[in-house]
Amino acid sequence: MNSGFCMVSSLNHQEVQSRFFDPSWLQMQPHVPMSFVWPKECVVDANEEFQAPMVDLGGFLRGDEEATHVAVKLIRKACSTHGFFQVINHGVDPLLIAEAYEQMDAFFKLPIDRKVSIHKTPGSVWGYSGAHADRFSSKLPWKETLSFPFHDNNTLDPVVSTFFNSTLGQDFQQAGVVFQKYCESMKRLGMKLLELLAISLGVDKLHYKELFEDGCSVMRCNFYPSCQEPSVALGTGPHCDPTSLTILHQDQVGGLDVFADNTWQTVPPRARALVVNIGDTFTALSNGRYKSCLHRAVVNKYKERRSLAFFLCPKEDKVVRAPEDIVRRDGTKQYPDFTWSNLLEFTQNYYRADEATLHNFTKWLLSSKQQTL
Ligand SMILES: C=C1C[C@]23C[C@H]1CC[C@H]2[C@]1(C)CCC[C@@](C)(C(=O)O)[C@H]1[C@@H]3C(=O)O
Ligand SMILES: O=C(O)CCC(=O)C(=O)O
Ligand SMILES: [Fe+2]
Repeated sequence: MNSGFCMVSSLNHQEVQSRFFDPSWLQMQPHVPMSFVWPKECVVDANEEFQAPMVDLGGFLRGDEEATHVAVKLIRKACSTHGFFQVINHGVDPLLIAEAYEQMDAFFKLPIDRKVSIHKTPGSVWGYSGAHADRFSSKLPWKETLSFPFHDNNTLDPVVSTFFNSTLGQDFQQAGVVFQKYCESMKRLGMKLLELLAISLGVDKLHYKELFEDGCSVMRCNFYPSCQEPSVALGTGPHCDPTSLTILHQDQVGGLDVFADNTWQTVPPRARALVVNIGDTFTALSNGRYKSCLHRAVVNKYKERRSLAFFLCPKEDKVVRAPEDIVRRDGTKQYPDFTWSNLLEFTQNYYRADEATLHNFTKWLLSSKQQTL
């Protein structure tokens, strides 16, 4: 993975303002620029609440068999129908979540030129991005993001702390400490969720462990400024996550919508709950049994909104392939073998993740393999 950061310190303040997403200036305009306008079918209002099943993880995390059975049943049903569920008693300290929000607020409140000084470089996932304006020219998302890598290694080199120290320096040392802990908790939880998913698919509970334990996951802080025309703009456009499992905490404003039963439905925020969804890579790992569901984030006229997304990813170069047991039971293998590094490259360099990423990635992969034969 590319790990460079773009240093734009040679630009003056005015140049930075005219080239990058600066909400404080954009919000004062009567209309959002055309580049932020989405097609009508993407912005239709959600008209009902999504009843995302609530899974209590307390018993399972304590090793209680009966509670595990209940959690497995709920997860199997949710993942076979739409791929979204919520978890409570997940073991992540609510104070840590609150601290993560405080630290992300401090970052997004920085002057634009300081944020831009750690802008993502082309092809890289890591760093700051304003509306992805450097990557795309239309259907821009009304958001700022800060993304950084997480992988478990020895505590002598905590990767998240190092990211904050090396990019933002002393002022963000505490942010590094907080997000290091936050990512460790998310990874721990993600690995336990993989056990439940494995059991629910009828394979050994540790089946997915090896693929993920050394993987490099993506942590992303999403900041959605208030928007004067929320009926035409979107914070994050309709997409399925290309990653494996997403563990999301949203603040109390609300704005996450899921497309289920052929209609957009809102996922009401619950401070104590984390929203979990299946991504395209896990769809492949379940031979298509578990759905990676279309979702989006809408914006709001009056309030800014924040969310914390942890995208669990497999080790880049290991083969992503559904367990043989499942393929045998299903009779066909639904997806070709690939690596997370292939899919990441596809979404960063060739294709903007949407509702058809997995389908188009599969076509791309097969045609590029054909060319090298
Ligand atoms: C590997 C990733 C690509 C995206 C960030 C992570 C997981 C989700 C992807 C994304 C959020 C899906 C919607 C479109 C996207 C461009 C975005 O709005 O940020 C996607 C991310 C990306 O390509 O940077
Ligand atoms: O902010 C949200 O609620 C959802 C964001 C999202 O779907 C993503 O970052 O992939
Ligand atoms: Fe998403």
